[in-house]
Amino acid sequence: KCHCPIFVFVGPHKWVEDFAVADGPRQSPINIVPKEAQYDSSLKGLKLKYDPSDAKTILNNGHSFQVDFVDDRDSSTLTRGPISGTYRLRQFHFHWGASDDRGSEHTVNGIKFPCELHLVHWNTKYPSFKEAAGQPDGLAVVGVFLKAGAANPRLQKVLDALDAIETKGKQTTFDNFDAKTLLPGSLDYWTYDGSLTTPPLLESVTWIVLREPISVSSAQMTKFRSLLFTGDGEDPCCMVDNFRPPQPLKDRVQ
Ligand SMILES: NS(=O)(=O)c1ccc(C(=O)NCc2ccc(F)cc2F)cc1
Repeated sequence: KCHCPIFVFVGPHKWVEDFAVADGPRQSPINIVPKEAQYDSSLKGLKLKYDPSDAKTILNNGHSFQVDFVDDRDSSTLTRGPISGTYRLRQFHFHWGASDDRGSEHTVNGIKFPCELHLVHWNTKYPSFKEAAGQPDGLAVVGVFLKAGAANPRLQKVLDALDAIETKGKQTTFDNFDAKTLLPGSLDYWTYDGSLTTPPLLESVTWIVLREPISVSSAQMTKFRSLLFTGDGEDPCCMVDNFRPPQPLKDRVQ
């Protein structure tokens, strides 16, 4: 169905030529080594308060798909944990592989998961997401690993919407969705200072990666892989392997 030549997708190796920040001091993702992570008892638990009525649309943006939220008030927020102040939920999206052996951006002891969910929040001390995206404490992204196993009913509403956004630029309404239902039972997390994992790779993200994965079945992963990078009328190219590999830790600790 999709047979796109691999060079079509200008991969991460090319980005360093276009974005000098691509080899900056706080790039994401990274490989997480739990034994080397420092336990910080002063860190508080995460507080996530999401209002299902803030969900607005679901969009194929040509490198992933995202569910966008109304972010003009403090109704869907992330507070506590490693951050100070209030961060508003803007969107969530996923990264996945062409097969179940890869797909996640962060890895744990070098292990890749088939998929990774990112819930993107911005610091309300700045007037807008775009403004916050340029600040070192501007964004906070909660990462959740998806592990191959039983089908996850919580994903079904998202997956059922994908038929309507198969090609790049397509979007459709997506309302009344509680993003909290995508979180695992435990909110234990690793945290580190990092960046956006796609251009413009801005170094403005406090990463909060949950230790407990949620499940996804191979059949559900096949649904993710039915999306296209390409737009209507273009030679179809399956949206797969849209993950950046781990980047050098440089002088960061977790
Ligand atoms: N995978 S990830 O969670 O790290 C990630 C999250 C958000 C974005 C994003 O919003 N990009 C578009 C964008 C839009 C406006 C802006 F100012 C900056 C900007 F990167 C990119 C990557």
